[in-house]
Amino acid sequence: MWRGGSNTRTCKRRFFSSPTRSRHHRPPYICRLHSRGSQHLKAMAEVDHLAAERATARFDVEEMKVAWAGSRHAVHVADRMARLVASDPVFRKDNRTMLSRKELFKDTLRKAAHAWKRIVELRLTEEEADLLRQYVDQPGYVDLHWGMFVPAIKGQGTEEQQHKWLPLAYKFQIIGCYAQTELGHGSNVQGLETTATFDPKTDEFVIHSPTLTSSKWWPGGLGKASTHAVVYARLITEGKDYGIHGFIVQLRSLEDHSPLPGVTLGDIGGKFGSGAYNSMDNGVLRFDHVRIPRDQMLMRLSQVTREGKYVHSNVPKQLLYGTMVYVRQSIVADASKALSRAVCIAVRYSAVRKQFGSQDGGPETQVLNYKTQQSRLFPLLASAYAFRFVGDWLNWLYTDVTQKLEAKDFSTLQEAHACTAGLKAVTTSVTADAIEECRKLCGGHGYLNSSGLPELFAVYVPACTYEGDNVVLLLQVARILMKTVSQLASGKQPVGTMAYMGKVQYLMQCKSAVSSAEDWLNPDAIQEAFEARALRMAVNCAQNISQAASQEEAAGFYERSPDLLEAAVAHIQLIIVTKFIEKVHQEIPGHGVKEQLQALCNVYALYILHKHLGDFLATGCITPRQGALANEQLGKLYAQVRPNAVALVDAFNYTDHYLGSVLGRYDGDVYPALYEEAWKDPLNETVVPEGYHEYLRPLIKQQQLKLSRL
Ligand SMILES: CCCCC/C=C\C/C=C\C/C=C\C/C=C\C/C=C\CC/C=C/C(=O)SCCNC(=O)CCNC(=O)[C@H](O)C(C)(C)COP(=O)(O)OP(=O)(O)OC[C@H]1O[C@@H](n2cnc3c(N)ncnc32)[C@H](O)[C@@H]1OP(=O)(O)O
Ligand SMILES: Cc1cc2nc3c(=O)[nH]c(=O)nc-3n(C[C@H](O)[C@H](O)[C@H](O)COP(=O)(O)OP(=O)(O)OC[C@H]3O[C@@H](n4cnc5c(N)ncnc54)[C@H](O)[C@@H]3O)c2cc1C
Repeated sequence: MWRGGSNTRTCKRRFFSSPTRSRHHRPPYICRLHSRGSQHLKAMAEVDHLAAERATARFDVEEMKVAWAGSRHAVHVADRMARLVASDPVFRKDNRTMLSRKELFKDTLRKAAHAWKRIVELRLTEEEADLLRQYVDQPGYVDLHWGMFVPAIKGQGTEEQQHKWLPLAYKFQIIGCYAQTELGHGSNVQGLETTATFDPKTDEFVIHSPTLTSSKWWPGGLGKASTHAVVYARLITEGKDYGIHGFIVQLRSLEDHSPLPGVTLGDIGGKFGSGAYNSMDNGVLRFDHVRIPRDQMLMRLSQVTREGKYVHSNVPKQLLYGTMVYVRQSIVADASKALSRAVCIAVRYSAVRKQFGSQDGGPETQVLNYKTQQSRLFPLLASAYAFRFVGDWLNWLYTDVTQKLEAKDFSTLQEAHACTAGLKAVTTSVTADAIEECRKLCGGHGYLNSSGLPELFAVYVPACTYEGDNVVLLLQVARILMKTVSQLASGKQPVGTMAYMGKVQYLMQCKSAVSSAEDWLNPDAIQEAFEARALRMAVNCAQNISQAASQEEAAGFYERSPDLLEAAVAHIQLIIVTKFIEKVHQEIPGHGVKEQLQALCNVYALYILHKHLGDFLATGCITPRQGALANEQLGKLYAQVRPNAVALVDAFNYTDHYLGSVLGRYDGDVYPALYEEAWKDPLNETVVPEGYHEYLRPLIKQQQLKLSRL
């Protein structure tokens, strides 16, 4: 981790960021003594405190890096970009939680500008530039510019519109954001109130915010940075409301950045946690009859003619939601990154941290050796790998659907919606909870900002809400499940990830054949149990909805929505398990790599089975004894993972800079780092705190005076 800067109180040394480099030729650990510290750190030889852990690994870590990253090329590029960022003082982030909101925002602007400068100077490819931005690791307007504004124009703009706007966006001549959510409506997109009324006299749309609740509210990058937005508004022409459509609207002057006439703009205020998502200028926006040319309506899906006629192309109207589908699939990949970071910190620290168990003055026990620590941590490690692989698969599915859409084949649109919505919901919910669990797994030190976990949590939790509230998205999955179940009777064969439902006759009555703990290592046994559980839960919901005889279907759905959520989760967990099993069935090079992934796959599946045992038992697809055998096998698997745990997180190949955690350091030398980090806090800038003379001294003196009078 580069600890540069002008802080003379900090140690005169460089922490090398790269795990691979750090193993060799690191300079001696010499720390200048803190002048005000009560205890002096001794110069000490640098050691890898985790070397013994790394020596017990039973697989080739370099090859596991390839399995994690997807290819040797991906490892290489990621490594180069991570080092580039870690070695650049502008990208320093260890002081981030101590900056005021204004300083943090300016720091974000500086980092974004510097990143762009480096991307241009080094002529980085798109792949390299994306990775560089990832390693800069600070949410900012560029995320929305590249992540939503550009994709919205690509997906919903005509070729002519793309030709006009994309080159401007690619060169940052304009900065864009995605302005959909309003103060009054986010989840219910059809409920948005902003209007875009066509005026045939001037060939313009008039964009207007008719109510307070129609104010755009939340769009990232809108508050302070963006010059343009893709604004979602109700299209009104010839007196008729045609519902929500996208429009490119200029918001700020390209000369002095001031809001254009009729546009009111600002930031919506501080958000959860210090640092974290406060680097982002989520904004508020109101329009007072702002006029834009007709050709700034995104017209790929539908058009308004010069005369004001509304023309809808012969495509599903849900294509309007395409940008959200795109971002949802990328959020699944992000979940594995955030989760693996938290797990990497918790595993390394758990291997360093010792508590209890010392006998005859011998060493205490590494907390990683406690079975409880393993049973909390290893399922999260397995989940990180599971999410990585399902994320890769989802990316493939998204690409495949996009190609089909280009060819006007809309048959897989529903599958893409169900998978992106459901996987986004499940992976972000699990990851948010897991980061908090990792904090607890690190004990008291996990609560320090320097552990990196509080900030990671604060920056990550909104992922459960943005790009679709997780409950709202799971209800979308449930709706598709109910539709699929209702079509089974007519003999329509479900396809894609719903194909298992076609085995309804078998899955509704099958009984698991597992009779020993080892039997649970058979992927077919796992697959069958997960399929039977998911299908039976869906069918139960469908029956309960239809049995609510007097009710309409929608009312039945509403009544049963808590159960429907659980059925949707079961279906999505089945997809994750299936994709992990498929991954492990592939050829995977490298000594012991496949075996480790097999073990992690089993940990993931059996952990879910154990955690949701009630579902499996209630639907009758396994017996209580089989449930107990699964738990027995899980314990054995944890023992198998234990000697490989540190190497399994090393395979994520994260630099110390990217991890941003004194507890997760590659060398495991956490105590001097914790100690050193404490002295950097602004409170330690003076020995006697500000406020002493105003508040502490008078208080103490007053009490002394009272005592002396006694
Ligand atoms: C400091 C340390 C740093 C650490 C960093 C650590 C890790 C990094 C990890 C994290 C990243 C952190 C920072 C990253 C920075 C940026 C993050 C990126 C993005 C954040 C920005 C967020 C943007 C937004 O939130 S944009 C707004 C998103 N809004 C929504 O998602 C709204 C949700 N609502 C809807 O989608 C819809 O309203 C609805 C719920 C789907 C309902 O739609 P409606 O039209 O009303 O339809 P229905 O009647 O329900 O359905 C009709 C019909 O349509 C089908 N349908 C619905 N949607 C779709 C679709 N998308 N595709 C296809 N079909 C669809 C539906 O099934 C139904 O079909 P049927 O008629 O056949 O039944
Ligand atoms: C950090 C952050 C960044 C964002 N960035 C952007 C951006 O760049 N651009 C943009 O346009 N938007 C952005 N958003 C907005 C975001 O997309 C919405 O907040 C999100 O879609 C949720 O909508 P909502 O706020 O209306 O929640 P609500 O729908 O009001 O949710 C409130 C509660 O109601 C429940 N609920 C709602 N509907 C139902 C239902 N039908 N059934 C059962 N329960 C229901 C939800 O589960 C939730 O518990 C961002 C939000 C955040 C937090």
